[in-house]
Amino acid sequence: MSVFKIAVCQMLIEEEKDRNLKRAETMIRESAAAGSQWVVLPEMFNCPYDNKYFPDFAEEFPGPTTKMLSSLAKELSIFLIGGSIPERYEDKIYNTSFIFDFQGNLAGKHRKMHLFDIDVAGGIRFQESEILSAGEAVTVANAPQCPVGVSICYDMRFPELVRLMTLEGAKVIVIPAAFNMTTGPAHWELLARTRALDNQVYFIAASPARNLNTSYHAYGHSIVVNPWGTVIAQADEKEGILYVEIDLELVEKVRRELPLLAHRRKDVYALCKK
Ligand SMILES: NC(=O)CCC(=O)C(=O)O
Repeated sequence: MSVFKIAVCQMLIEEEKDRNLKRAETMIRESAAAGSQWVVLPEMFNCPYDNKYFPDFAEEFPGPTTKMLSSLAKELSIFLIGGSIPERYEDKIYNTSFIFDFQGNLAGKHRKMHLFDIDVAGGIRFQESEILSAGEAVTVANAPQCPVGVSICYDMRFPELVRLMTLEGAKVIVIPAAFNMTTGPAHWELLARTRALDNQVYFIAASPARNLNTSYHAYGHSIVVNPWGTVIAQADEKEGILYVEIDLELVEKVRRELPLLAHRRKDVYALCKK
């Protein structure tokens, strides 16, 4: 099926995990009831985006959060890109996206590869690496409609990663994210449009709603860009669900008419995984 409906849940994230899980469940159910075949949640949807919370909120897989996602995916028969959560694995914590298929099986898992360590004068300082470890793998999951590349927030700044997902077959890239009030207004839409345009993919980035009661103020503005680079949906900063139709024929049409991927000079340069 080349046309299908997706829902991007821009949910408000609070300091209580139970409330976050309840809210995610409500939004997932609402998305499915509206006919969405894919549902996307934001980065760290069960936990405020703040290093001090990650160790306490972290869960092993399977754990309460991923069990909830898996059973909702199965019950509602949806492909669920479950934002991300702090994942405890051995003695480390990762920022991990768990992806579930229509039967509730794990269809993929992405551990954020590029840790968000920045220090902008007069703006934001954040050092994920003080608590989190980096993932090592490029992630492309097989949804029934097409391969989907998944990476997390700061990962979207790295064109090589998105290109690798594209070369592995992704027609849609999904990014659970949480930009902030320094970099969001400056770079969010520009990056989403650029990654969509240079890879000729649908590019979907899901943010939390802005919560002024938490330490980190998310930019919001969850966004969907088509393979021509046009923004086809964008939220404001408030909680809500974006509904969008994805047309895979458009990916083929843009790639046929403007064959960027075919025009790469593979005889002169190469991009490879180590
Ligand atoms: N959670 C993140 O990785 C934030 C990334 C971000 O805000 C950026 O500017 O990049």
